[in-house]
Amino acid sequence: MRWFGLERSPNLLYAPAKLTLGLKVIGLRDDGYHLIDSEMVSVSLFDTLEYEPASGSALDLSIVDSFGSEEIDFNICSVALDSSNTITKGAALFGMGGHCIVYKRIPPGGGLGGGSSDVAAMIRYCTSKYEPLLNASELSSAILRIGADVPFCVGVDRAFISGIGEVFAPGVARRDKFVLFLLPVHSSTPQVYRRFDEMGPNLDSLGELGEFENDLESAAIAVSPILGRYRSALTDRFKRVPSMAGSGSTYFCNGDFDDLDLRAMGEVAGAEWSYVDFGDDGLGAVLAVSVQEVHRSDLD
Ligand SMILES: C[C@@](CO)(OP(=O)(O)O)[C@H](O)COP(=O)(O)OP(=O)(O)OC[C@H]1O[C@@H](n2ccc(N)nc2=O)[C@H](O)[C@@H]1O
Ligand SMILES: Nc1ncnc2c1ncn2[C@@H]1O[C@H](COP(=O)(O)OP(=O)(O)O)[C@@H](O)[C@H]1O
Repeated sequence: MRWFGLERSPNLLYAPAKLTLGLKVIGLRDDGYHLIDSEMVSVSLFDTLEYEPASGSALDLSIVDSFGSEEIDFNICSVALDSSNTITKGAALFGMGGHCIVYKRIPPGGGLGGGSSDVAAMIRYCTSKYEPLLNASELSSAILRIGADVPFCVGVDRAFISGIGEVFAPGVARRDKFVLFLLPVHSSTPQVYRRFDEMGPNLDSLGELGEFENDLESAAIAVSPILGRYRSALTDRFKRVPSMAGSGSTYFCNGDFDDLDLRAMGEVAGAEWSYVDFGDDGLGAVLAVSVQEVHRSDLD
């Protein structure tokens, strides 16, 4: 059966990308984590996990670059396959190991929560089959320690997020569409938050959380100035100012390919894609991907 442009299989676990629609930093905890106000939604660009469980053993992980883009290298091989991988940490909460192949399409360091969504898919699977090794409150804390946005990714429903990522209020589920611009740039979340602190508060951004406003964007551009060049090139090309996803590097616009006058060149994992070449601007190509909102009920 075709489902979000994928062949749906009962043997695969589905990990949708997380899109941060807006983010305000409203405080700093003693341990260095930032308190945020944010709206997040899951979208139809999927990593898929093929998991053969075995209890009490190590998890043997492998990762396959499944976007299959020959033009753009998202450095998927850089993802560690040892106990630092989020998926391994998630399976360990249930005493599980075995074999897992990750078909990766969510670029690491793209601000789309790929590592968090991968472990969330494993946690949803293990919760449905096995007993956790911890009690409920210890389990929630352990999940949050794997990544601040893992609780959102486990839930897969549009939500307003606060705390460091663990407090959420449901948003109104819609079927919004977005075009993601996947850039060949790895943006490091801890570095971006650190730079945010060094830059001091942005007085323009005081007040309510604005849709598509992201306090981390200036810091992400300060860490990786090439992001600012892509932002200008995207704005010139599409006559719209794109928004940054989370701590970057992905930029996105609300709407679909028709709105941006883009022609689909292929389809992958729930999304149509197209190249946008910025060679004339002295930049590489980016991969534009057309996605729609995904809800928890879509995964059942
Ligand atoms: C920025 C956001 C939101 O859009 O997502 P990404 O862009 O990474 O996808 C999240 O806040 C990221 O969540 P996540 O990527 O899970 O972060 P973690 O792995 O827990 O933390 C990595 C590092 O980022 C910093 N960090 C993270 C979350 C937070 N609320 N405050 C922080 O200061 C900490 O320095 C931490 O050591
Ligand atoms: N399963 C995983 N998939 C991707 N990255 C992972 C995974 N486990 C650990 N990581 C680490 O997390 C980093 C951030 O990747 P990711 O979560 O996809 O992006 P972001 O934090 O920008 O949303 C990667 O560079 C990688 O080192």
